[in-house]
Amino acid sequence: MTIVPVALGDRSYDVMIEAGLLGRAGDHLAPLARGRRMAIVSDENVRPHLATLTTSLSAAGVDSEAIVLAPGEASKSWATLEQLTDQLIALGVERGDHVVALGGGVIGDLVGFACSIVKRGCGFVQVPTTLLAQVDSSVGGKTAINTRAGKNLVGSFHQPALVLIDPEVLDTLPARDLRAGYAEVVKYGLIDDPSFFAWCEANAGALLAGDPAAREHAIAHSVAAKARIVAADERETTGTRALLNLGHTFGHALEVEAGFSDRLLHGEGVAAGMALAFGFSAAQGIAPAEDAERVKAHLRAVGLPDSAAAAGIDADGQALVAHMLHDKKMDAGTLPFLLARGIGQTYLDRSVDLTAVEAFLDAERRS
Ligand SMILES: NC(=O)c1ccc[n+]([C@@H]2O[C@H](COP(=O)([O-])OP(=O)(O)OC[C@H]3O[C@@H](n4cnc5c(N)ncnc54)[C@H](O)[C@@H]3O)[C@@H](O)[C@H]2O)c1
Ligand SMILES: O=C(O)C(=O)C[C@@H](O)[C@H](O)[C@H](O)COP(=O)(O)O
Ligand SMILES: [Zn+2]
Repeated sequence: MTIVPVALGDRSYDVMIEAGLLGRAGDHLAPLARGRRMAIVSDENVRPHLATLTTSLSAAGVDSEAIVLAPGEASKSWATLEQLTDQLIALGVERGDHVVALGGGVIGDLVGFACSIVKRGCGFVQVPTTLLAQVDSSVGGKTAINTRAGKNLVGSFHQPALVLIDPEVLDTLPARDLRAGYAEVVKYGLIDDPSFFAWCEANAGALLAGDPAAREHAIAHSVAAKARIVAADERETTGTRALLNLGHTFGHALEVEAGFSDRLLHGEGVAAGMALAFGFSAAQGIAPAEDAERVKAHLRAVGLPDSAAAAGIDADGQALVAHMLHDKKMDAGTLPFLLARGIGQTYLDRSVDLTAVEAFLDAERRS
C-alpha cells in the first residue's frame, strides 16, 4: 500500500492507495464508525462499488445506510444540497460521525460541503471512484456547489478524515470520464514538473488503456503533488495553492457556457483551459510557442479538447471574460491568472490585461 500523508496540523490525514482496497475498506472505516451506523453517499452509476463497500463494512461489524443521488454535475446544486442535508439529519448524523463520500468529484464536493454545515460540521471520508477524484478532488478539502453565476461559487474548506483510493474501481469508468480525469493528471506536470509531463506523454496510452502500473504511478504521483501544495497553502491565501487552478479560469468560463451539463465535463474544460492558458502565455511572449504547441498536441493525442471550439463552445471573448469576473481568485477587483513561462513553469500573474484576454479569445475563435 502507498500512504501519502496530508500534513495540516490537527486536520492531517492519510491518503491510502492500493488495488482492491475497497473490499477491505471496512477495516479502515470501523475505527471512525465508533460502533455507530455509517451513512454512505453515492450516485446511481457507482452502485456496484457501493455493494462492495457495504459488504466490507458489515464484515468489519459496521452497519451502513446508503443515500444514492442522481449522477452528474447538475447534482452540485442548492436543491440537491438541501435534499442531502435533510437526509443526513433524518439519519441522525452527529458531529462526531463520519459520512462516506463514495463517487467522483461531484459526490465528493457535494458531500464535503454538506458535512461542513450539517450540525455546524461533521466528519467525512473520501472514497473516490473516478480518476479525477482519485488524483485531485478527494484531497485538499475544497468543497462546493455551483450557482447560476458560476462554478463552485458557494462552498467551504472542510478536510476529510481519511481518503481511500482503490485504482481497480476505475475498470468500470467510461472512457470519456477517464480521459477527463486525465486532464488533472497532466496539470501537475504543467505546473512545476516537466519530467512528469514527459512521463505523461510516454505513458498516457497505457494509463488510459487501464494498465495497472501506469495508473497507480499517476495516482500516487498526483496525490503526492497535491498533498505538498495543499500542505503549503491550505486555504489558497499565499498563491501556492492557486497553481492548482491552472486552466480553470478559462475552463470554468467554458463550463458556465455549457450550463454545467454533460456537454462539457470539468476535466474537458480544464484541458481546453490549459491549452488556452499556454496559448495566451505564448501570444504574450511569456512562453515559447513550441511549449504551447506541445501541450496542445498532447491533449489532442489523448482525445481531449485543446481549444474552446474543440470543447464545443462558441462564445466571444467578452462573454467568457464576463464569466471569469466571478472567479474566486478575484482580488481587489483584479483577476490573477495562472500563466506559464514554459512547461512546468506555471506562475500567478497579477497584471494580466483583460482586454488582451478578450482579444486573444476572439482571435482563437476566428482561427
Ligand atoms: N474539490 C476539488 O479539489 C476538485 C478538484 C477537481 C474537480 N472537482 C470537481 O469534481 C467534479 C468532476 O468530478 P468527476 O470528473 O469525478 O465527475 P463525476 O463525479 O460526475 O463522475 C463522472 C461520471 O462517472 C460516474 N462514475 C463515478 N465513478 C464511477 C465508476 N467507478 N464506474 C462507473 N461510473 C462511475 C459518475 O456517476 C459520473 O457519471 C466537478 O464538479 C469539479 O468541479 C473538485
Ligand atoms: O484543489 C484546488 O485548489 C484546485 O484548484 C483543484 C481544481 O482542480 C478544482 O477543480 C477546484 O475545485 C477548483 O477550485 P476553485 O477554487 O477554482 O473552484
Ligand atoms: Zn479541476
